[in-house]
Amino acid sequence: MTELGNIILETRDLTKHYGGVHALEGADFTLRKGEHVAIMGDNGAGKSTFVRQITGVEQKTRGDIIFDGKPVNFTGPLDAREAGIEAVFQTLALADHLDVPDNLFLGREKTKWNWLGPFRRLDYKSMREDTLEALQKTGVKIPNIRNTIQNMSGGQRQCVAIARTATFHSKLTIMDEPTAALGVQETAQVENIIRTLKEQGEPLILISHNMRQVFDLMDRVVVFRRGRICANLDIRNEDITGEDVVAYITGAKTQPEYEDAA
Ligand SMILES: Nc1ncnc2c1ncn2[C@@H]1O[C@H](COP(=O)(O)OP(=O)(O)OP(=O)(O)O)[C@@H](O)[C@H]1O
Repeated sequence: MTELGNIILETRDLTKHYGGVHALEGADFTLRKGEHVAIMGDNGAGKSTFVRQITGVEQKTRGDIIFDGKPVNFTGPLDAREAGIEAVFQTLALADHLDVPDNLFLGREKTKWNWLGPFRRLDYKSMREDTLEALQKTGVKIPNIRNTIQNMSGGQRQCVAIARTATFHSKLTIMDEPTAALGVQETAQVENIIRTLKEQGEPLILISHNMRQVFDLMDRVVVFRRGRICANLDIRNEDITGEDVVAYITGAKTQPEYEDAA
């Protein structure tokens, strides 16, 4: 039995309709503190819709979201970030016209006392140093961090967003296919960041199509099919294989408790 205090995120009957499209229907989901959970499912299964509701990118049609013990109704992604949810999305919330340090510290700028007056001023030097250190963790090479984000590749942008996640300790990190646009080396580095988050006890939701990655890194898989959750699998249990997960994704199998989803 899970203690309530142990739960960082819970959704009850979370539902999103776009007109007649039932993209997400009745999702009951629980994430414990420190737990790393993968969300898997075919294209169009409702995975991104689910995380868009949790991160305030969109407003739910129905249902409840309880984050860190309190019901929440985020009005936008910044609202969710302020509450402690850091998200890395396919379509990234980076500011194109700003350089890397400005993006990393957007909304959390470092300041220092101005010797010449009673005001604090932005501490660019310290932000640049922290940015270089954070990027080093992702392994991505960005020739000049003072360049604006708009001229960077998809992979470089992704790494900036991940570096932001690794820099600021959040209560919950959500990554939507974080390595889809990355090369082999950068993928390995991002996976190391995910391992570090695990060691630090920071909970994570990862949307991924990569079975190897999920089995290497995650504790549990929640499978979505046609907008509904159809399986909740403890993959630390050695009886569950990649073939089982595929069977739930394709609809060849459904867990008895989710039979309504079939
Ligand atoms: N803004 C929208 N308006 C109308 N329909 C939408 C909208 N966003 C998503 N959908 C539909 O909702 C369903 C779920 O989409 P969603 O993007 O959540 O799937 P997904 O599981 O994340 O897929 P993928 O793996 O391809 O990213 C799909 O049928 C999609 O076409």
